[in-house]
Amino acid sequence: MPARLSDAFKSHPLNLQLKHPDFSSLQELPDSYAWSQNDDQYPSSPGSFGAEQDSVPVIDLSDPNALKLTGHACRTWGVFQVTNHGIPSKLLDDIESAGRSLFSLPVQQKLKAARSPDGISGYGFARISSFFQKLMWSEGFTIVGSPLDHFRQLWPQDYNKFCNIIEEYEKEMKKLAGRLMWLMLGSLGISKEDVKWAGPKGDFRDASAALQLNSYPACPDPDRAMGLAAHTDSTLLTILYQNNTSGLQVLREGTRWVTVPPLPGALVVNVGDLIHILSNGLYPSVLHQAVVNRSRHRLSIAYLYGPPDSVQISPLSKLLGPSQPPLYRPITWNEYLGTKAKHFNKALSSVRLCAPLNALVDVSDHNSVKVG
Ligand SMILES: C=C1C[C@]23C[C@@]1(O)CC[C@H]2[C@@]12CCC[C@@](C)(C(=O)O1)[C@H]2[C@@H]3C(=O)O
Ligand SMILES: O=C(O)CCC(=O)C(=O)O
Ligand SMILES: [Fe+2]
Repeated sequence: MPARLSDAFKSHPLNLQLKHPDFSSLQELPDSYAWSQNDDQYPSSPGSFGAEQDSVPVIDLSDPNALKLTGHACRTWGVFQVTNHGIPSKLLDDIESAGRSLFSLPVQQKLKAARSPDGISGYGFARISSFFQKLMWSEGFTIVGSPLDHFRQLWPQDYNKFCNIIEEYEKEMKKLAGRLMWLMLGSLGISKEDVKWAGPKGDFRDASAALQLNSYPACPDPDRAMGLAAHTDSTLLTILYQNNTSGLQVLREGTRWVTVPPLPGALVVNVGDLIHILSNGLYPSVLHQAVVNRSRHRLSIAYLYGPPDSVQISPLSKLLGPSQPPLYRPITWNEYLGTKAKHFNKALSSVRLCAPLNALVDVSDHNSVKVG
């Protein structure tokens, strides 16, 4: 039996003995939340140089050129937004209000659904908090498998309504994620025969996923706070819905942060570390962070999509040749999450087999140079 996603942190417990704050009661930024340059190794604010033409690609999924555009966005940005994706706007409204309802519960109520130190699901600080001296101005709720037990604790009367929303959202996201996988892989010349674990219908039936609800309350001193520190996602791809408040930034060319503006009805797609491995580095995973805001509460919902539990991800053989050796060793999603829990932003380099042949490749590979 392969280890299940829900067991990913059994051997990497997170023992954060931290008090969960009531953000709305804080009129000033406590020192434990005040970040300085030294707490984070990346550039501090969005750069304006070249900003006019430098915006994250937006791809209309009904465009006949969607395949080519997706490939280009994955090679050059590692992130893009999609429109005409087929997710009903009512469902996006429903998931947003479910998130709002969850995070506006009293702290004591939310703590009834706290994530256990070695667990994956539940309420708590971002897992990556343990790598930083300072706390992040955010709270999160992770769902892997059924949220029923936790939701019963949170909403003893209404849990069914919220479970149904999550179930519907996950069903629709799974379909969209499968479509996006074929756009990404198709533009590399990969077809259904090349990816056996996509299943007999090529619909990635056995894929695993986690749903992460993120809340970033309005912050009294946003310039010194950090919503979610810079990281890459340990996924194949992530589909992110953000409410109408900006905050997501991606690192561009290793030098400056570019904001991903919320576009009504659009969804953000991030290239994750496992597509980075699968594509043998052709599609680099994108380093991103979330900043906070003085007056507005920001919410985001991330659908973190990965392979079936038993599948070892390794560079696709069609992309390899005498001058393209495999750059990463095979690894399951579960194992990779364990590696991330240990090495954080050096996880990708820790599964790397050999240094790139061409030094120029190295320069653009942020995970081996800037991060790892
Ligand atoms: C499957 C997962 C990826 C994730 C850790 C998790 O177990 C569920 C939450 C995910 C998340 C969301 C916020 C940022 C992040 C780095 C974190 O701390 O938890 C990601 C993790 C990841 O992609 O590595
Ligand atoms: O809130 C955001 O915009 C980013 C969230 C994120 O990066 C994540 O959940 O992995
Ligand atoms: Fe992320």
